[in-house]
Amino acid sequence: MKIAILPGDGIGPEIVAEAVRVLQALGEQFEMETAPVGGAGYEASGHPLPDATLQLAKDADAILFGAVGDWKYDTLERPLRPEQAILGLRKNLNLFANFRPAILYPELAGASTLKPEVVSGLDILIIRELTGDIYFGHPRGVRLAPDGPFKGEREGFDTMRYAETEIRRIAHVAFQAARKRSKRLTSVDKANVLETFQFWKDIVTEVHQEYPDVALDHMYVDNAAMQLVRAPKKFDVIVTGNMFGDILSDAAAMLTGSIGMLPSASLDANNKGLYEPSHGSAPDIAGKGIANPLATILSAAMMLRFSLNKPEQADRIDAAVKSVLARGLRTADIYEAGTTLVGTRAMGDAVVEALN
Ligand SMILES: NC(=O)C1=CN([C@@H]2O[C@H](COP(=O)(O)OP(=O)(O)OC[C@H]3O[C@@H](n4cnc5c(N)ncnc54)[C@H](O)[C@@H]3O)[C@@H](O)[C@H]2O)C=CC1
Ligand SMILES: CC(C)CC(=O)C(=O)O
Ligand SMILES: [Mg+2]
Repeated sequence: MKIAILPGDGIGPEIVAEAVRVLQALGEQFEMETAPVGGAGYEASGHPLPDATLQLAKDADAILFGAVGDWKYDTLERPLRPEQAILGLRKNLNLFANFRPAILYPELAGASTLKPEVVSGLDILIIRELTGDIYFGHPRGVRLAPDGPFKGEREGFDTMRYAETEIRRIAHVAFQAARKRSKRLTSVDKANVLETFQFWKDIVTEVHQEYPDVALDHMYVDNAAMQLVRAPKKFDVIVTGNMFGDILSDAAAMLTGSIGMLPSASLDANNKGLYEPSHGSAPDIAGKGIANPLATILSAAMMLRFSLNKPEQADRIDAAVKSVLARGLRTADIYEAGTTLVGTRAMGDAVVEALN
């Protein structure tokens, strides 16, 4: 089985190194090949998603991805910016279904900024559509406004759009995921304002007819953001568009104690996938050896479960992470008085040692 390892920028190489060590410690024969991506791809070959990196990703059975981006690239023209690499991988590989499970480990109840009783026992799943919406819509750009009160003035514009097929397929993924859990699905939209999301709501409602055993409700995204911090345990599975899912999943990350705890799986229709933490390249802490590698390690566990058909190995990693947290080891982002502060490498070491 071949795994493409794409560490990327910032903390990416630090956290991916730990996930790779955990994978290597499982005793399986994984073939791993590393390639530059993001700013590292740009430095290596003048493009954030070099052809060879894309080919490696296509050929591999699964992809382990760190993060891309650094402020120093923010003035490059958009096609050359590091973020285009992850957007390009998602689009090229048709990774339309993004699973972001937000689970609060009991030991981290005090690490969340929310009261323990609000978050204890939290186990929700955000399913984010990943290859459509305003992140990919055309036309886009900066132009002279063709009409309206600011006619002739420069304006920035993007296009929000969703094709019926895109909504149907993510809705099926979400109903099927909900069916395996508590059979409750919340579709998050902005149908009160946006045509795209009225259409989204209508199609999700139609698809629901095929899943009468799943209870569906609809919620506007502004309310959903509020409910996520007010009473997050009322949710079970949330399905939403690309941009709303991006924003809501960062908010949900804080329910788990830190964004450094939120893994993700991005899947195509055949469960080929890219696995990455939900956070970015964290340039503010890059190179300091203090980043939390657990979201990436847990993403590797998702890879074993979803793409590599090794659920027992995924369970070993999940159990090792739990035991390390139970031992009181904490990176800075989840540190509390009375626990033991460790760096990225020591956290990786501890997970490797805890594998059994
Ligand atoms: N999939 C990807 O590659 C993504 C890339 N980005 C890019 O990352 C760069 C930084 O973006 P930001 O908005 O700052 O978001 P970010 O997620 O990188 O960081 C936000 C905050 O969370 C902290 N943080 C993130 N991951 C952490 C970890 N594992 N352990 C401890 N603390 C952690 C950071 O130190 C920072 O204070 C930008 O260039 C952005 O475009 C952002 C999101 C996803
Ligand atoms: C480049 C961004 C769209 C990445 C991001 O924020 C995410 O996937 O969460
Ligand atoms: Mg994001």
